[in-house]
Amino acid sequence: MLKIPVHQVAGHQAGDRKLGPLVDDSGRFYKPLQSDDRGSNELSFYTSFSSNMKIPDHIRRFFPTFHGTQLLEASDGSGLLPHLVLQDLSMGHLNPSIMDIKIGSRTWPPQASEDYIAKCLKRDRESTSVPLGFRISGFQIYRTKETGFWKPDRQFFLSFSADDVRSALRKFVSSNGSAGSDPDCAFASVVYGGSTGILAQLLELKAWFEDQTIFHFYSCSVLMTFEKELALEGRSSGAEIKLVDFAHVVEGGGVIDHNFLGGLCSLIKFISEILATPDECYPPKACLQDSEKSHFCSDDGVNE
Ligand SMILES: Nc1ncnc2c1ncn2[C@@H]1O[C@H](COP(=O)(O)OP(=O)(O)OP(=O)(O)O)[C@@H](O)[C@H]1O
Ligand SMILES: O=P(O)(O)O[C@@H]1[C@H](O)[C@H](O)[C@@H](OP(=O)(O)O)[C@H](OP(=O)(O)O)[C@H]1O
Repeated sequence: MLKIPVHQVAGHQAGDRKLGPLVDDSGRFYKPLQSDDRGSNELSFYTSFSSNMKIPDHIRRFFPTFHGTQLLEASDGSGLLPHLVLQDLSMGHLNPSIMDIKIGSRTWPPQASEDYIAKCLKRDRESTSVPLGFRISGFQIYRTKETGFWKPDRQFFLSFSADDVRSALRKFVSSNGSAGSDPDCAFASVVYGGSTGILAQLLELKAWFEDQTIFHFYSCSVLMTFEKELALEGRSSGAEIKLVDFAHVVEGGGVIDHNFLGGLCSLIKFISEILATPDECYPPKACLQDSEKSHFCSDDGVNE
């Protein structure tokens, strides 16, 4: 039976006669082929990536497995539509904390139309994409069995500042990870740190991006996931990164993807700083003094 994914944190969502992805119980994620050339472009990417023998296995693991396409009843009730059949990345997770981070200061591919460039440029400038080289598109942070997830709606992320991004990356790995109090970064070392943690995985990805000239990944996201309850039990937190959304990937033409690489380096720097100074508060103590400086001073935008 096809269902709306409960752990989707960004992008087009199914429901209310809207077109969005569906999942089943067998661990597959069905993403409808989007209109214009976005759907066919993403399909071309998966087809080309899956058969490209030059992609090392340790890099391939950062991408969802691709199982072809399938005609399915679309979630918006418009009838049969081809869907990409992908590995469901939340399969096997009980209460995953997930963050979607769109990488690159520029989210439009070079051959995009003037209208599309204008739309993206506006969003890139108004968000942290231009100043930081990445933006947070969405997250869900697991709190407790009683209070469930903190999952702000899309609006919440639109006016994020650099300090909001710092704070969110800290909240993500904190035991008090929602609003009000200073994040304690209790899980920073087990989630971000260590030889298999998120920082190590980002560095592995970065090493590949310093060399690969096959693809340029515009508007693609890093999805960070971990299980807080496992971390609390002192077990491995299952921290992992995956790349999603390849609707705007183009051929690299023998040139490195400096747009993605720059964003990745910037994200790496933010996460390294949290590991180096887990006790700091962003913005420094402002969340207790000046509510206008931070979204995190109130529960604004919280979906409960
Ligand atoms: N293979 C997958 N397994 C599980 N969840 C996924 C998978 N791919 C994407 N998601 C979830 O869906 C969200 C949106 O994915 P994606 O960016 O591919 O969709 P989109 O509609 O193209 O987004 P956008 O509006 O940014 O173009 C992600 O943030 C993630 O929560
Ligand atoms: O990141 P945000 O701020 O949520 O903005 C969305 C993001 O730029 C998506 O990449 C884009 O879809 P495409 O990449 O498919 O263009 C979508 O456009 P849309 O809503 O017009 O589809 C935007 O709303």
